[in-house]
Formats: sequence, C-alpha cells, structure tokens
Amino acid sequence: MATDFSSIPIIDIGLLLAKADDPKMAEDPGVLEVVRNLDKACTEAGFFYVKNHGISNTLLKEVRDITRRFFELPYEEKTKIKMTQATGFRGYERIGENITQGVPDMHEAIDCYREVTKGMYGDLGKVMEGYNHWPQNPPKFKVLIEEYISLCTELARKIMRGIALALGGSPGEFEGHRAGDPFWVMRLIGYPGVTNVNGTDVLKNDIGCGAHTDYGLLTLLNQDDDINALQVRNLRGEWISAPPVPGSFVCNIGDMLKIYSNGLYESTLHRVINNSTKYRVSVVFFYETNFDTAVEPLDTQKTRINGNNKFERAVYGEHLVRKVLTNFVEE
Ligand SMILES: N=C(N)NCCCC[C@H](N)C(=O)O
Ligand SMILES: O=C(O)CCC(=O)C(=O)O
Ligand SMILES: [Fe+2]
Repeated sequence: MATDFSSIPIIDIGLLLAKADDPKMAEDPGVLEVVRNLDKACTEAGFFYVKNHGISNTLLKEVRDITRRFFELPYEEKTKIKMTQATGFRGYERIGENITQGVPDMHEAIDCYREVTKGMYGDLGKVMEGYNHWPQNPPKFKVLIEEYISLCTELARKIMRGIALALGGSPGEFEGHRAGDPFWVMRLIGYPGVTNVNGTDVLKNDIGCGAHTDYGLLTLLNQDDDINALQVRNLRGEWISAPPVPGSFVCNIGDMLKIYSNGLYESTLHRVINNSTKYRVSVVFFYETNFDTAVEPLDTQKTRINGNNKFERAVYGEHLVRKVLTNFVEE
C-alpha cells in the first residue's frame, strides 16, 4: 500500500543485472540487497528510479532527440502516420487527442504496440491488430526505436525477476504463461511548453497528462534531463515531484502487478504538468503481461492475507482494450 512518501528512491540495480539469469540468483547477497530495495520502493511508493541499468545515457538521449525532431516537423508531415482505429491505434496523435478523465491532454505522441497479426488473439485482440507505423523522417527512426524497445524489454524482464523474488516467488514467476511473451507498449511523447505572450506566461499546457495509473506490470520512463514535470500522488493526496535524474529510468508499477501482489504494491496515480517554457519529451516503455493471460494474485501473496484474493482477476488484453477505446476524442 502506498504511504506518505515525500520523495522517490533511487535504486542501483547493477548487482541484480549481473546475476539476473543465474539459476542461483536467489542466494546471491548482492541480488538480495537490490531485491529488498525494490520491495521497499514498490510497497511505499510504487515508483522508483533505477541507475546502473546498462542502457547508455547516450542512447537515452538519442531516443529523446529523434523524438523531438519528429515533433518539430510540420503537422502535415506528422499526420502521414496518423493513429486511427484501422491502424490498431498505432501512430501519431495530435495535441489534445488523448483524453484522461474526460479532459484532453496537452501532449502529442506516437503510440506503438507489440505487433498483433490477424486472428492472433481472437475477438479479444481485434482492436489491437496492426503493425507499427514509423516515420520516414527523421531517417533511421525505426532502427533506433526498435533497438531501444528490445533493450527495454530485456531490462524490464530482469527487473521483474527481482520483483518476483521480492514477492516471495521464484525468479521466473513472470515468465511463461504470465509474461513470457510480454505485450509491450511504447509511447513517444511531446509536451509543449508555456508560451509567453506580451511578457505574461500563458498556461496553454496546464495538464500535459491527467492523473492515471499505468495498465500492465512495469513502466520504464526516459524523460528530458532539464524539466521537472512528472508528479506522483502519495497516500495523503499530495503531489510529489519525480524530477529528472540524468541517466536513470523512472520505474512504476502497473495495474496488473497490483493484482499479482494482491495489493501489496500500488499502481500509483501520476500526472504531467509542464510549467516550463521548453518543449518536453519523454519516451515511455510499458512492459506488460501476455495479452491473453488471466491475472490473479500470486499464491505467496494470497497466503499473506489468509488465502483471500483482495482483487478480482483481470485479463490484461481486456483491460488494455477498454482503456484504448475510451482514450481518444472522436474525430
Ligand atoms: N499505456 C499507458 N499506460 N498509457 C498511459 C496513458 C495515460 C493516459 C490515458 N488517457 C489514460 O487515461 O489512461
Ligand atoms: O511523460 C511522463 O513523464 C509520463 C507519461 C505517462 O505517465 C504515461 O504515458 O503513462
Ligand atoms: Fe503513466
């Protein structure tokens, strides 16, 4: 359960990554130290930074820069890869097209999802059928982002092995039928800055992204180095800043991990407000379960509260489809 945390911890995960595929990882003191830190952060805040994660700061920056260069293009160029129902909700969405709690968000984005081929998940998957649409401009966009997606997938898988231990399970708890074929989501997002009209700041971009929780297991957020815009809500209802920590990822728990942990870990509410005059970019990778897996509390977490399930089971794909179908304004 989230607490009255007032800041978000930074966790060095180097020792976990070094042994993450070692069959004896659960006996390694370095791994166990990281696991304790993960457990504490997930229990107290549902949010943490990771450092020593093995993805270079140069690549993190390259990914943000190419995203920024795309958003700088004229609107007509950007809508060449327009997101529609027919593209399985993949592609470019303009500022104000995404809505959160009924209010248009002041961001533009390219949304990408693991490819879903025709009939792959039957009727459940129909809405998400499609492949990703990459811009021709800037050049090398697809190659760079696909490389990044594969590194993020591997990193998230390893952090989840640590979290599996934190929940009293075996390291592979989130592999196989649970998340062995992780449905990933990637959002490349741009938040316009405050514009200055006749010496007065105009808060055009009041809410960059309204308060929400993420949908799956674990989110890896790569945000601009110089703008403080992400806020996380604690139990007391205060909004706590998650300022940039250069070279790190901000990680947070999604709705499916809340269920697996039987509520021990919270999928914490967060929002984005860009009060700076600069345009802000964030690139967000969501590591999720298998699309069609039924999610329910792990046995180790059921016994924690006398064998009872605190939460209903959910099918991740149904949860995602429900969100996607209500996330966008009607054209
Ligand atoms: N795939 C994820 N998690 N996307 C997060 C987007 C949050 C905003 C969305 N309109 C909402 O209300 O959920
Ligand atoms: O841009 C950010 O800092 C956060 C974005 C976010 O929360 C999301 O896309 O789910
Ligand atoms: Fe989010």
